[in-house]
Amino acid sequence: MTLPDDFIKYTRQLMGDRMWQTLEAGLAGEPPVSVRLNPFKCNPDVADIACGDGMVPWCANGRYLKRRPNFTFDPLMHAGVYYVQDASSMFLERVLRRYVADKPVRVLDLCAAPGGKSTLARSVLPEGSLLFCNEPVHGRAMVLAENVQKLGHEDVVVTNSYPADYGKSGLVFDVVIADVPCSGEGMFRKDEGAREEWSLNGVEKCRRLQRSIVQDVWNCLRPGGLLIYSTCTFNVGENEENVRYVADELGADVLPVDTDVSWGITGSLLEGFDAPVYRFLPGLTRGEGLFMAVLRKHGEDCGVSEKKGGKKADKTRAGAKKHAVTLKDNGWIDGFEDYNVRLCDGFYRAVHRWWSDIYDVADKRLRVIHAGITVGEVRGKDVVPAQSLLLSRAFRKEAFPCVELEHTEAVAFLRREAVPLPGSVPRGPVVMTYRGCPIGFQKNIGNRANNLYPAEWKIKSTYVPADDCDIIVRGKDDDCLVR
Ligand SMILES: C[S@@+](CC[C@H](N)C(=O)[O-])C[C@H]1O[C@@H](n2cnc3c(N)ncnc32)[C@H](O)[C@@H]1O
Repeated sequence: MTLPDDFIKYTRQLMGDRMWQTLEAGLAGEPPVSVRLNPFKCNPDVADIACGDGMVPWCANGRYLKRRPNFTFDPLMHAGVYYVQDASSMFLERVLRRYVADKPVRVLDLCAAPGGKSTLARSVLPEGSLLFCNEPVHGRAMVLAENVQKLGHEDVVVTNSYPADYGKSGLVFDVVIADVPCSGEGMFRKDEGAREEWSLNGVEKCRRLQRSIVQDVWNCLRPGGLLIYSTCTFNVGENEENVRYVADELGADVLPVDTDVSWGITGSLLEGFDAPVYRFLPGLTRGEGLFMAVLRKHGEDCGVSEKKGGKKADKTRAGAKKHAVTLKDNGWIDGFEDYNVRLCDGFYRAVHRWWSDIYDVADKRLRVIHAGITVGEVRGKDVVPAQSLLLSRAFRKEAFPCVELEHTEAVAFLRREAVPLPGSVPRGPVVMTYRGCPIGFQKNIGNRANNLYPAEWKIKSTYVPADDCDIIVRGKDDDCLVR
């Protein structure tokens, strides 16, 4: 691997010869492979991981794998049973468990695509919390929305806005996660593009952009609230210098997180700045390069914590009246009486009553691309059930006929091929399951079935896998999948 000369020069000087040599050897090695189990869809305590290679020590649901399987052909990944994520990034769980464990909070993940930290955050936030995930680049925001829907938690909003839009929105958060765009030195091992694009000039541009991103949302963070700042780069300009800037200029304290020396996490590399910051270096830590720091904004703690009582249901607002009977009596969602329904671009969204006011504000001032559960699409008098509904943990699959697929059929289904249904299946929407887990709908129209899997999510590869040898999560004695 060829590293940029200026990078070598700068980083060797910053770290000293010994640490640099360890990093250099780490960057030349194989990247570790890891996944994070989704507790809303499987029971991590009884999950048996094929080719597993131990737990990620700082994340309860993180598991290392011995090799990189072909994840694409595992239907359970598409169903959201696990998420493929670098182990270092899972350190966010450690931070959230330390500082956000006991009461519900409102959280903004500002630079969120493709959704690794958002989905992790949602799976450890106390119930009754509300998570906003944002991504300004539209194509990436759509991938974020896909991954959030696969996670299956209903108290999430996905937006495609800029930090400055949030700054003007009037919305306030207890926690802001800023996993800012960076020069990507921590990705050099995996990503040739990151090595080719890197320059000292680029580092400086990133440093400035990162400051402006934090400045733009600073008034969205309540006094006493937490900023979790992270990058996947090594230089101090984008890391310690920015943390010091936020602490000194915007007003915040840098907070510690418990770690274990065996994890190989290191601290500040900026002379004269010894606040607790967390550096993950390939070669020292089992994961990719990462920097993380936690800051508490100065000022009195005047929490905006959820979950408040919520208004009386107003399901029939915004056009939902027309389909009120279908939406109410079909039994598609558990606890439907706790939701309000909003019509948006021909789709019904169900949002929990306790945050439907916040949703309405967000919908006016930001570009909301997903919220709560997308129940279905309006087609004339009918509401066609949506993939988001099927992926939600609140989905009642008993409301539909279900057909269990074998591995080869499930892969064909995820390629958006029509999979023949048994003759006994009634007409209308039918849930396709794989190992009992819903993966998508087909519409039975009698002589054939129409595949309703979202076109943009389909498996594009035409390779046909021999069997299911790359299935990652299996049950142990009992099946571990949550039904
Ligand atoms: C490091 S990635 C985020 C990774 C994500 N947090 C995860 O864990 O999956 C940074 C993201 O910031 C987005 N971004 C780029 N410019 C931005 C800006 N001005 N404000 C906010 N986000 C931006 C990028 O498109 C990218 O998706």
